[in-house]
Amino acid sequence: MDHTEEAQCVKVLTYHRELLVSRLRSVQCILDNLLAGEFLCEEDVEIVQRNATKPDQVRKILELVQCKGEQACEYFIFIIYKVSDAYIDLQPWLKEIGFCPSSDIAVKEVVNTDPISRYSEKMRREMSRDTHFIMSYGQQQETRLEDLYTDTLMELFNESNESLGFMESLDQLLGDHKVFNPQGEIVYVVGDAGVGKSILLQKVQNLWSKKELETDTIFFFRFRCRMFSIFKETEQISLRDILFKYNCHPDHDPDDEVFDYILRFPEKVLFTFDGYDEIQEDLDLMNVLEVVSPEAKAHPLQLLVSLLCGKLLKGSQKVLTARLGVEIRNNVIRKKVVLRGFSPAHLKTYINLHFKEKEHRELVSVQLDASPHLCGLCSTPLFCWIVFKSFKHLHTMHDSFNLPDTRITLTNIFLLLSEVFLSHSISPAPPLLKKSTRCTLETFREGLKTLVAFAKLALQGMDRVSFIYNQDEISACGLSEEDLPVGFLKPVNEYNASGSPTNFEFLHITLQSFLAAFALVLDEQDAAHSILKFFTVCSRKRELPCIPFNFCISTNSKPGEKKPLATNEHLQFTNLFLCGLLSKANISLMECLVSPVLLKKKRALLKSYLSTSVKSYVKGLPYHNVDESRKVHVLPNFLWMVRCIFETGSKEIAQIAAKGITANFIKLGYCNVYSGDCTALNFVLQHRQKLLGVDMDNNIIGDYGIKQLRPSFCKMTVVRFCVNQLSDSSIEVLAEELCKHKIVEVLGLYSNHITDVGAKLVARIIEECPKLRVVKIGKNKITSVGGRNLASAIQKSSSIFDVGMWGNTIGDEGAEAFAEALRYHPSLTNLSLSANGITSHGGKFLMEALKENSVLRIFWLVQNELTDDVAPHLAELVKVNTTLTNLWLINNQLTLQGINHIAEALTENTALKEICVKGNQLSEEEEQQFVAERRLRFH
Ligand SMILES: Nc1ncnc2c1ncn2[C@@H]1O[C@H](COP(=O)(O)OP(=O)(O)OP(=O)(O)O)[C@@H](O)[C@H]1O
Repeated sequence: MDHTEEAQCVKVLTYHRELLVSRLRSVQCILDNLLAGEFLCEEDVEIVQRNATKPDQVRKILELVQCKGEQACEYFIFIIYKVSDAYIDLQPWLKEIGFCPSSDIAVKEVVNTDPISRYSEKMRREMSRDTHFIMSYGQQQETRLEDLYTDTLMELFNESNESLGFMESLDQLLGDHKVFNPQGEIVYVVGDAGVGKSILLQKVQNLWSKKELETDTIFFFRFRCRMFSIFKETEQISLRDILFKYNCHPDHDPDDEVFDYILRFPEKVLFTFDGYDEIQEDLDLMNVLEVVSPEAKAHPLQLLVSLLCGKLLKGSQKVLTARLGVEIRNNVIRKKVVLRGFSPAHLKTYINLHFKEKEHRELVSVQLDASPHLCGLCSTPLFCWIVFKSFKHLHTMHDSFNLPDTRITLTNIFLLLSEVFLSHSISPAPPLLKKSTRCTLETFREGLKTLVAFAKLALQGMDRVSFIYNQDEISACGLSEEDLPVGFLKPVNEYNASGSPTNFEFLHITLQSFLAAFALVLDEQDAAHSILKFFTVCSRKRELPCIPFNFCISTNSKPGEKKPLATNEHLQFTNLFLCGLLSKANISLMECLVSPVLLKKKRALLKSYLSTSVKSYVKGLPYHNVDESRKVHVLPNFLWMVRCIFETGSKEIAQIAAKGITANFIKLGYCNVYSGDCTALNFVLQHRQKLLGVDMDNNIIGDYGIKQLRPSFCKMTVVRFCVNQLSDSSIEVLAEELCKHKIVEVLGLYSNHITDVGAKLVARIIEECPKLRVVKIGKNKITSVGGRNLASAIQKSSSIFDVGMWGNTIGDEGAEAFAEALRYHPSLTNLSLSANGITSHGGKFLMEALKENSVLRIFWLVQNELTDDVAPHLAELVKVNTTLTNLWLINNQLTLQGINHIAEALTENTALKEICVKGNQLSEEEEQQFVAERRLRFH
């Protein structure tokens, strides 16, 4: 806009009057600023406000500013320019007129009094306040999020649950990075208990509150999913109430502009819904499935469903979290993120944040380094937090950083946490005795009354499937105000008029599971066998429905009856802790808390139940006889069983399980086995006499897990750990063990983090294990150096027949080494060197060497850089070779000329079944020339 022309802005306003009258909404902000800038007086404002409709008010304003002259008109446009959020509709218009404020106007202040901006600011303020600390009860224990938040492994998946790699930072959470379904609106974040889903949302909220999150959303509504289940079945509520009553209320918005804005620009709204697994399925009673009108009233759960499905506020962004195993339909998911906890590097960062003094950091690191099992447990941030809290407690009380000298189980970890909390509740030791020797038994004995009360409360919640407690429920269990700061409970984000919290929940649901198990052990009223009640619930097989998108499925529940949650993990945890508390290792502690006779009875009951159920469970597993071996693919429930066995510490039960598995091959793929579980698996596998093939592909066992499995490698004939986050240090353990026992036949290490160092160790395994037939080491970080080592080992092996090297970077040098290995190889029948950066130079060596080879049948050279230069050599090979049946040359750079060579040669070869040359440099017409040679495949 050219400001040299007189009265330019006045004219613009006249010319665009109609557009301004129809699009300008936030009149108050314009008036406030015109008044403050003294372009209008109070009386002018009153005149404007006397007009009943918005368009009339705008007309009046335009009239007034045009009367006041050019500067007033320019300032009017400047307000629209500065408060872009509020005048979003007019931003294209500003561009159209090419508005650029003059220097006189640009220095003038514009205050944003628009309700939309004010609401957004209010949300940011409240969110900043609520997310500043990681919540726990006592003020003194609150930790600033900033001081403790550590990144975790965030893995992205597509609709077929194939990994798309890891997210580099939280900035990639909302954007287009690795979106597998652009039509979906939900970023679905899943992970195990305590892996940090809620904290991740808290971090996202905190970043948004500081405008540091990569998003242009201006409203952010956060919900706990469990909140949607607490309404009565008959309750009806509007979308407006859900947003404004249960989240954040817009002040000074007489014309309802905020809601109006939300409806018009849903893409400016971000939602987080935490804990989808915590929804109770009381939904079948509703017959209206979705709400499509934003004005209609409906049950909150219906509103939630409608929001998630995009029926309401279509285009809004949503992050939904749930425990692993809760599936929702892919068509509503935009991207899927699985949280994997702390990597070893994250763990180091977390240690540094937790322990400020170098000396302490070192002491803790020593403890952790000495116990891969503990490190495995600590990869789950919740468990790590407890362990570190216990370290701190031990240090304050006893000047020591040593955890008890026993086998560390999850139960021990929660016992430690309880000890820390109970030590807050009991009278402090005299100052001189600060670094006292007050023992665990004493702490529990003195804190028993408090413990019993919290445990009772926890169990009640499990029974009622309700996790939020009001003051009455808390007092009914015998807890008073003074007991609350002990630490087991934290306030739910709701405060009454006096500013004190009204409702509470357990610090974490896993802690509640632990205390519920404690209640089962401590209870002297109910029949002893009631300790088994959650085992019964969990053993009842229940197919997980795809809630909430299956709302219409009717179930058999009676009206008003609470149903279980989407997962029963909290009950599985209670069972696990029960096994731990009743284990032999904890007898002396438990005997102080419950009558020895009753304890004995309960222990006997549990043991007998476990023995019987383990026996029938392993017998009932789905066995298949394939290729002379008996295979079994176990389900996640198997893992829970193994975890429980480990908690009991009972060798007898472990033996029953180990013996009961009649298969000689066990598949534990996609079971979410994490490193901590490997100790439990090892505990069972150790008791197995016979050899066993173990396939644990696609889990998250990591290096700590491999270390835990060390004693079991002497039994393993198949060792498959593909896609498991293993680095070279795992391969070190494998090389040591496998070379010692020499029984391994299959080694699967595809898609890990193995470098040339690890490749050298794998080479050693190939050389030293005479039964090794299959090695899969694709998609690692192996270069020509590692490639040469592997090739040289393969050359020496006479047992190996299948090698997968896909997706490394061995290049031509590696190819040359493999050529030598292949030349006279006696056994290798299947080799993949796909995606390894091999050019025709390396290709030539391979083709020449293969002329001497009489065993290789299938050869993969997909996605390399082979050009026509290799074609004559390839043609020669095809002419003389009589064993090769399949040659894969997909996605290389061969042209018509090169393929012609191969086609001609094929006429002289009868052994080759097919050469796949799809994705080379031929046009469709050129491909047509080869229809006669049907073995040359382009599709
Ligand atoms: N990224 C992190 N950095 C630091 N501490 C963390 C992190 N994630 C989790 N924690 C610790 O672990 C505790 C539990 O985490 P959180 O409640 O987020 O787990 P969750 O995955 O939501 O569990 P659940 O599924 O049981 O609700 C937190 O209170 C915090 O102490």
